Amino acid sequence: MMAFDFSILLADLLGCADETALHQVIVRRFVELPGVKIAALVASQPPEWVVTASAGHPAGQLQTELAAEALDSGNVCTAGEWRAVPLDLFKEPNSSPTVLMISGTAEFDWTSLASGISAACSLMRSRRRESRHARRLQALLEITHQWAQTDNTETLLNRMAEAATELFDCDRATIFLWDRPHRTLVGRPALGMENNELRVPDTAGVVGRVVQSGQPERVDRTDDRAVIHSQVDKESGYTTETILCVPLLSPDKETLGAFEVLNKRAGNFTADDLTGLTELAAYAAVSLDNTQQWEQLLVRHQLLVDEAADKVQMIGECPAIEALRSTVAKVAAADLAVLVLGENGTGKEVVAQSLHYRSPRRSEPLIAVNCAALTETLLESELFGHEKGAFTGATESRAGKFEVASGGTLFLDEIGDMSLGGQAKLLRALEQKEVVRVGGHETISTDVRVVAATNQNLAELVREKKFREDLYFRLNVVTLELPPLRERGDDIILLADFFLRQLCQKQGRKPPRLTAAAKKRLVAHRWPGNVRELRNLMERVAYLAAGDKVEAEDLAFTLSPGAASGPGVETGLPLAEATHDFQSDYIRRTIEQVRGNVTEAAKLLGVHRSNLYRKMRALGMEAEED
Ligand SMILES: Nc1ncnc2c1ncn2[C@@H]1O[C@H](COP(=O)(O)OP(=O)(O)OP(=O)(O)O)[C@@H](O)[C@H]1O
Repeated sequence: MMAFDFSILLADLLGCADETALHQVIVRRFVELPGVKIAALVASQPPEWVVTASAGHPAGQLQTELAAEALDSGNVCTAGEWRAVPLDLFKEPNSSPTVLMISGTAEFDWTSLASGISAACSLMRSRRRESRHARRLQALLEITHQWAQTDNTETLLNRMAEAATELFDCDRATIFLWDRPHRTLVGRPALGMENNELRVPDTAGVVGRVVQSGQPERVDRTDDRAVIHSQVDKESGYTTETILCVPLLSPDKETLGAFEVLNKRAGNFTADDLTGLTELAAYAAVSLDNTQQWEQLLVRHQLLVDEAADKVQMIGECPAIEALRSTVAKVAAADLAVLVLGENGTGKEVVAQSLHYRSPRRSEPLIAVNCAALTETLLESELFGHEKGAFTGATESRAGKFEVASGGTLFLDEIGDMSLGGQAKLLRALEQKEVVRVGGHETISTDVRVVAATNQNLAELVREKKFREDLYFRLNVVTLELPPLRERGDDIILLADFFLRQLCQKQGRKPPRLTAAAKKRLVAHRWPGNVRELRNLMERVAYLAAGDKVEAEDLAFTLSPGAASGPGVETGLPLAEATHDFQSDYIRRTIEQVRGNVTEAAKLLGVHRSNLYRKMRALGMEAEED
C-alpha cells in the first residue's frame, strides 16, 4: 500500500485561484504517482454526471455506475482497475457530490485519503475566503475613502452603485432610501427611469420585504419570478434575473432603506456577495448620513448668508450714492482690490459688505480688521496668525485673518493708520498670496479679496512718505468715495426714517413720524459723526420718544468730542429758536445723565423740581409730575 504525501498537495492547493484549478491540481497529483493511469473527479448533477477534471488517459471510459454506487454507499467501490472514492469535498451550498475515480494498480488507504483530501480542500477554501475577505476590505477602504470626499447625495449614490456593480460583478445597483411618512422607497440611481429615480411602495417586491423585515433577500435564476416586483421591469424595460438586497442600517440599527444589486454576470449571487454587500451597506449608511448632514448644514449656511446679505442696505438716493451703488454692482463680481474713502461713519464698512455679498465669494467669510486699533506686532499676528510660544502670551497657535478669510473678503479698515513695517508685510502677503504665521516657518497660501478703507487722504500720506506707494497702487485698483452725510441732502431724512423703522420694529412698535420741523433740523445739522451719528440719534429717539411724532425738540444732538464746546444747536437759527433748542437740549441731556431722576436733574440745574417741570412744559417737552 502506497503512502500519499499531503504536504505537496496542500502546497499546490493553496495556489489555486478557483474551484476548477483546485480539481485540476487533485487529479494531476494522482497521475504523477506510480501505478495510477487515470485520475478524474466526477460530480453528480442528476440526471447526469459531469467530469470536473481529469488527467491521464481520456476520461471517456469512466465508469459512472461505479461512481453512483460509491456515492450511494459512502464507501470506496472497486471494479477491475477502477476505484471510486466518494469525497466529502464540497460541503458548500449549491455544490454537487463528487467522486474521485482512479484507474491503475496503485493501492492506498482510500478512506483516509478521501478525508485527507477533503480536509486539505476545506483548509484551502477557508484560506481563500480569508484572502478574498481581505481583498474585499481593501476595496471597501478605497471605496469609502472616495465616498468620504463626496459632499452631495446624488453623486454619492451614483458612486455607491458604481462601486457595488464592480465589486459584485453585476449589472446594476440601486440604493433605496425609505421615505417613511409617504410609505415609499426612493431608489437611485435607477437607469431607464425618469429623473434616474424609482419610487415604489414600501411593501413592494424584494426591496419592500427587506425594509419591512430588516433581513437580506436573494433571488436566484431558478427562483419563482413572482417574488420580483415586475411592474418596475415593465416600466424600465429591464429583465431582472437575480437579486441580492440587504437593509441599509444606521449605526443605531434603524432601517434607512435598502441596498440592492441586480443580475450577477455569471450565475447567482453567492454567500460571499451577501457578506460583502452587508458590509458595503453599513459604510453606505454612515456616508449617506454624513453627506445628508453636510447638505443640511450647507442649506442652513446658505440661509444665514442670505439673511446677512439682506441686512446690508445702502440707503440713499442722492446722485453720489446712486453712482456709488452702480459702481459697486459693476466691480463686485470682479476680484479687484477696492479702496473706500470717506469720513468716519459714512458707511465704508457697508460698502465692503455690499461688495462681498454681491460677489461669488458671498458664501465664504467676510473678515474685518481695524488696522488702527493694533500695534505693529499685534497687527502682524492678527493678520498672519501665530504659532504657540511665538511671543509671551501666545499660549495657543492661532490662524490669522488672512487664513480665516481665505476664499472670502478681507476688510482692512483704517488702512492709513498702519505702520510702515506693517505695510511692508501686508504688501508681501498680497503679492505672494501666502502668509507665514508669526513664529512659524510653513507658508500658507491664501486667496482673499481685499477691500481697504480710510478716512485719511491716502495720496497725501504717500507724498509725505507715510504710506508706501506700491501698496497704495495695489490696494487702489478701484476707488469708491463716500460723501459726508451733510452733503447728501434729503438722504438724511431717508436714513432717519429707515433707522426709526428698523429700531422700532425691534421693539415691536409703530415707528413715530418725523415732523416737518424735525426734518428741517436734521437736514440743518452738520453731522460730524455722519451716518453713525444719525443712527445713534435715532436709536435714542426710538427709545425715548413715546408718542407717534418726533418733534424738533426731541432731537437731542450729542456733541462730538472734537466740536468746539457749546450746545449742539445749529447756526443760522433765529436767537429765540436757538435759545429754545439749547434749553430743551440741555435739560434733556441733564435728565439723561442722571438716568431720568428729575429731582437730581433739578439740583444740578440749580432750580426747584416744580420749576423744572414748568420750564419743560413751556419748552414743549414731555413733563409728567409724579
Ligand atoms: N447708506 C447707508 N444705509 C444704511 N445704513 C448705513 C449707511 N451708511 C452707513 N450706515 C450705517 O451707519 C453705521 C456706520 O457705518 P460704517 O460702520 O459702515 O461706517 P464707516 O465709514 O466704516 O465708519 P468708520 O470710519 O468709523 O469705520 C452702521 O451702523 C451702518 O450700518
